[in-house]
Amino acid sequence: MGKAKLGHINFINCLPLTYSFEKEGFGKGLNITSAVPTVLNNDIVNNRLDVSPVSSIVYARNSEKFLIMPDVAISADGNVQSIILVSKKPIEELTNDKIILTAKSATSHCLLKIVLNKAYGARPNYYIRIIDMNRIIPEDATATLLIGDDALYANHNHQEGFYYYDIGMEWKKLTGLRMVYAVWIINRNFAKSHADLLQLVFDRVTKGFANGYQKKKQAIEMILNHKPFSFAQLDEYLEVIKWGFSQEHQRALLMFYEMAHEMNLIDHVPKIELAEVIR
Ligand SMILES: C=C(O[C@@H]1C=C(C(=O)O)C=C[C@H]1O)C(=O)O
Repeated sequence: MGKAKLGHINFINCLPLTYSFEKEGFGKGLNITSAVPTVLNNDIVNNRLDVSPVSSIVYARNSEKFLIMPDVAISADGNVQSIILVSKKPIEELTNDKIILTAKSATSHCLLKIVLNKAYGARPNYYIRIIDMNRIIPEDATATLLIGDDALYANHNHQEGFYYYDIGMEWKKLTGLRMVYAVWIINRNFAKSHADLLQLVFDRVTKGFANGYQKKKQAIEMILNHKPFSFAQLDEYLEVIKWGFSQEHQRALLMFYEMAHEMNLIDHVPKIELAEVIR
């Protein structure tokens, strides 16, 4: 039997699954590629992966080609700590400013555009760049959007003179909803032809998150010496990030898609089509 080609986000937001893969054998029999979200987005759209977590907006842009894996997503209800706008000006004062977007993200680019437009009436000029963490906001820009571990670090290490905004909380203020940042998608052809491999991936990912969360302390200790965070910071972050995908999460995701569509960021609002697996 071949192996499923599975993507894995190498951010702390997936630490419980990383721990299960690396320390507890949950990756056995799988061909795993660990990378930042935009690399995985690109890999699965170009058929280099069978199943992968992707920026949630990527499903909307390619829904004819993919199904969503049930029961798993990356979300937070309000503050997320790792989707952060760092700005030289208060958010209310942003107008046609130049804003830099991290090249690691796709969903939060859209999320920021929605929030700045709908809540603040701002229409900035956006530029995607690789961010130098020693100089988060370039000279010629007003603000920078960070995600993942970079954002978490910036959130815990404020620099004087800059303003910090948690865009998960800005979304919550705008809509009253949680925000689904990533979903696991499956190539439809793969789902059709390899139901057994898909079932294995589903079991490993869902049980891997549950196992790693149960062993949160060991999971944090595995990375503590290699990351610029305290145990307490990581412990708190792993309570903020959620990995479920209930009906309520799906409704929140659809609201995000509707707003993204209104702003011409996607060309249609997709149905949320879940893959069939034994749960
Ligand atoms: C909350 C996060 O979730 C994510 C945000 C993504 C995006 O903005 O495209 C993609 C995958 C997730 O890693 C984060 O990375 O901080």
